[in-house]
Amino acid sequence: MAAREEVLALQAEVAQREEELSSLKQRLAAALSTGQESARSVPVSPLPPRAALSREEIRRYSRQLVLPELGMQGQLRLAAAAVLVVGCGGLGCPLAQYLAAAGVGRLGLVDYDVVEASNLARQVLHGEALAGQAKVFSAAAALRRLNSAVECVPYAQALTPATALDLVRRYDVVADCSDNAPTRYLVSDACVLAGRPLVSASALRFEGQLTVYHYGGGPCYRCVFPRPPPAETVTSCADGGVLGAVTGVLGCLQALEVLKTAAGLGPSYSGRLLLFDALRGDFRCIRLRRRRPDCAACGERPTVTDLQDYESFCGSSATDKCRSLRLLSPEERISIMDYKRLLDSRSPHLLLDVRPQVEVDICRLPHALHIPLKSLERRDAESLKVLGEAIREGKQGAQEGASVPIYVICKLGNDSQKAVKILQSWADLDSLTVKDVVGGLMAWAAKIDGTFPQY
Ligand SMILES: Nc1ncnc2c1ncn2[C@@H]1O[C@H](COP(=O)(O)OP(=O)(O)OP(=O)(O)O)[C@@H](O)[C@H]1O
Ligand SMILES: [Zn+2]
Repeated sequence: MAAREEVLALQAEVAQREEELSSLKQRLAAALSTGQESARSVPVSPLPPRAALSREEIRRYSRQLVLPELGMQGQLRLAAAAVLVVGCGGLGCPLAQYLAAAGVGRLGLVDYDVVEASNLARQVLHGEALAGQAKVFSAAAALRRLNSAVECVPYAQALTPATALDLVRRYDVVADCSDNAPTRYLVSDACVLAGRPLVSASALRFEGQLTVYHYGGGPCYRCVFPRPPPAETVTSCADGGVLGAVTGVLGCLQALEVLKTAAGLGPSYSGRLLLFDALRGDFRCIRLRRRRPDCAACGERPTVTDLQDYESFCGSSATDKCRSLRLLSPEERISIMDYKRLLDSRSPHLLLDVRPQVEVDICRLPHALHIPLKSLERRDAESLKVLGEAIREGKQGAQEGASVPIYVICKLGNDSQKAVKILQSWADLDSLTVKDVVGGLMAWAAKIDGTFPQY
């Protein structure tokens, strides 16, 4: 009998090699797929109804089978159900994990993105070794490890108006786990056109929301939000931050709604919006407006009879990770390379960092003056004084008392554009050159200084 230590060491090695093998298989699958796999190339066949469970299935699902509300009939419905998960990020990972564990027959996974280090704190199906891999392959491999009987269909592509309807029609229930307005309208319209219920959630910072659209005569996304919000008012997780456990809570609640819908129990949140505040530990529920008779998608005389150009409709991109705003003309902006050249040539200027203090605590350029965008927005007196002094000092350093230009920087180049707009609107600064640094400090980290932290 080998020593216990030897057994443990061998078990650890087996686990590690299995992990490596699985990673290799995913890289192979990713290479074969070319990332452009067409939705049309995937088999369409619906899952056949299930008449009975096997002995193994009865044992595996025994704890939920004995729930009278679910029972054998509910479990058979789950086994014959196909669910489309749009987005394998913070919400999609926990959602898909619980659907696979509960025995949903087929899971379609759509995502165009690859795993990055900054995903790992909340996108719990992906592991360290999988950075750079397509999220759908990483997720599918993890789900197959969890439950090999569940059929996982990965689509390593963006859901677009060209592919959405065809894809949505192949599934019984759709879960929106995406993170942008164009995709939310696209998924909702496709669900209305295909007649599918949509379980939708979102999470940001310490807060989350959840509802079920287009179920049993309830409203669709457009009934509640007929018009998209202005692009500059939308905050992403990359900008605003999010705690992984918050997306975990919302993803699990989404899984519950999908499971109840697919098993025939019916969802709880059709026509109701659940609001979760993790900092206060509060769950609240508000009633949503009823279906609008004049809704462009699900109303009496719908104008959305085909999927449209949702990026133009929302004025923002569905796939651009940085969600770059275009508030300024090219003349009002400077590239990171040009800024570096200017810095190297010691050209007098003022670099204004407008990120919140919490981000400055993570990293900063030592020569930058820090005034958060929020202080500029409310014309905070102390900040104005500091800025005025910096401008005066710069003037003294510049030739013949000329004003030095101000370059405004933030993390990604969105807040800096808003700050330039504010500074331009101040009459006492209108003789100054004020530009934003395109791409912000993340462009600095990517193109100028590889040791600068990316966050
Ligand atoms: N139109 C779309 N088609 C396919 N996948 C999409 C689409 N829009 C968004 N997604 C995916 O939805 C997921 C949203 O999850 P989440 O916001 O947690 O991830 P993320 O965008 O990687 O995070 P971060 O904003 O921190 O970089 C992402 O993986 C994103 O690629
Ligand atoms: Zn509607």
